[in-house]
Amino acid sequence: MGKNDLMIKTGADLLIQALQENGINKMYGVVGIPVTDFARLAQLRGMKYYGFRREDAAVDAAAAAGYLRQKPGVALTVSAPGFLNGLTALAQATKNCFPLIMMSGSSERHYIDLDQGDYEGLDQYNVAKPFCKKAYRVDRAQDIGLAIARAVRTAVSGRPGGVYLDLPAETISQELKVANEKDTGVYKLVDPAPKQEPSQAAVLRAVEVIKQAKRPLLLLGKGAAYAQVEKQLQILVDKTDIPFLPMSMAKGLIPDDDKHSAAAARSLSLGNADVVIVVGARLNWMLNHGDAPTFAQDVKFVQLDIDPTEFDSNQKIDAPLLGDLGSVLDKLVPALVNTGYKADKAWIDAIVADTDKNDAKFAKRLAAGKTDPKFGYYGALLPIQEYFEKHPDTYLVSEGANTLDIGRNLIAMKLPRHRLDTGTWGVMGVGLGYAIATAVETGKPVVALEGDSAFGFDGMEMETICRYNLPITVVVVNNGGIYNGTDQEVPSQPGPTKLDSTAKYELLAQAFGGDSYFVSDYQTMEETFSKAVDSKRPCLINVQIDPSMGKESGHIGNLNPEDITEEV
Ligand SMILES: Cc1ncc(Cc2csc(CCOP(=O)(O)OP(=O)(O)O)c2C)c(N)n1
Ligand SMILES: [Mg+2]
Repeated sequence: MGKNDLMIKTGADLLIQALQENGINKMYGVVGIPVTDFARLAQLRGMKYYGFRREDAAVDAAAAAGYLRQKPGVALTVSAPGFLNGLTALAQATKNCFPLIMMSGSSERHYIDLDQGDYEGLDQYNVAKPFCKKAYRVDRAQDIGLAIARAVRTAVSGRPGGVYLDLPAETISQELKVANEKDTGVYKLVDPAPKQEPSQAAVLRAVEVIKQAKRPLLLLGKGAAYAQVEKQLQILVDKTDIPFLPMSMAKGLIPDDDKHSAAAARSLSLGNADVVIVVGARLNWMLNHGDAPTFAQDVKFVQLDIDPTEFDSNQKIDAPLLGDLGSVLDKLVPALVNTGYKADKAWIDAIVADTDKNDAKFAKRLAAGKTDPKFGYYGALLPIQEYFEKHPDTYLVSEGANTLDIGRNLIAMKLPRHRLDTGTWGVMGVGLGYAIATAVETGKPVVALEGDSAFGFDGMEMETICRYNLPITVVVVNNGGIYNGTDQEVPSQPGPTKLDSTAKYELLAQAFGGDSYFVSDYQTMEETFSKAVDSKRPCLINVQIDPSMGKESGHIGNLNPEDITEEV
């Protein structure tokens, strides 16, 4: 090409180039005007595009990919209705602190600002702002390189979260004359998520507080799982004997069968700890805002977080440690270990005793579950628990109420980031999107453990699972309803929580070329489950349990308002 010849690059070319330059080679989405050809071009340029049946599942998938890979997952939607369908998942990713970039086709401003009724016209850029970490709009193809750099850095730096990228059709098709590849404005980001070290004073202050502890407790959140700090945490508990309590997605950071686990002594450990070291967790509704009686009245908090505004969000923090969790633990662990500090033996013994007592109660329920004529959760989930004991490198995604809660307590995790669930908001409908991304990103077998209501939110993604032939075993625990199948408030109509207790969910797999299984007793579940997962085939096991099984709202029934249905 002569020195005066120029190359033509479209906005679509530049978008793909900028994503690939920054190590992003997958997209999850639902296409249509104006993004269909962009997705085709991305495939032609070597990107993998995964087409879903509904945008919220696609955006959930991208968010889960971001959580697992510490790089933003990328989702693609059409404008207006597609954008709005994805908005819940964008908000959910931001609440969960998962790094995500949601790109949506959009309109030119003059149509929107003069309200001229464009095809699927909506002011998406402004609608998105309250639901994401940052929203950006790209009106010129020449800005695409910078826009992607900004979106990636915003998604992964500091507290990770969701970023919205508004892409008018005109920007995607705009042609740019460039002299060479370097002239495109596309570049590879330098250090997208810079390390943030804690101050020495903060480390010393935290060590002093922990050294006074007679009954310390290490509370692990999904932020610690995302930060991939399992090595530092294992050293911490091994050297100090401080017991640990993982929130659900932090399970497996330290294996659940580690002798320092307080998971089976949750109430005792939380309620009696005199110093709680909070790592990548938030003292929000899931921890009763740090209040008594969940925590001791005079408890002291040491908190490790990358966001300074998280400190004192609910409780006074006696030793705030600001920084990325890896950098903070790299300083805190040796400083504490070098003091020779150890948790009190009496405290450890109390936790072990409470664990043994609770495990014995649980064992009785499990034993009964095998023979109970009313087939229930324990008989349904015990084979899953046994499978994960033998195959810890299997991933588990779970949603529902009782299905989620009983499964969390029953199924031990031994590896980090191997359990994804409904997260901070407890959102139903994330399961299949999360499972698809987990199977795509890891190549490992995934079990999606679903309540029957939860499955209904995105059950059509069973077709997506089968179309990509993913090693996902969907287990639908059918108790015939939201929480259970016995709701009959008024004789003339089904109660508000009732669903079909005899639904043949398994046929959804068969409908799309997957394998279908139906189970209604423990023995059959025992024989079926391992066969299904080991097949590495897309499949659905419909586990029909007794409709009486399940408590209203599972383990969080206390959040319901006082019973307002009593006759006045
Ligand atoms: C987007 C959204 N809409 C509604 C709800 C409210 C809810 C919380 S849990 C749940 C389903 C519980 O029934 P399931 O059959 O899945 O599980 P089980 O207890 O074992 O019977 C719903 C509808 C939430 N959290 N998110
Ligand atoms: Mg149910």
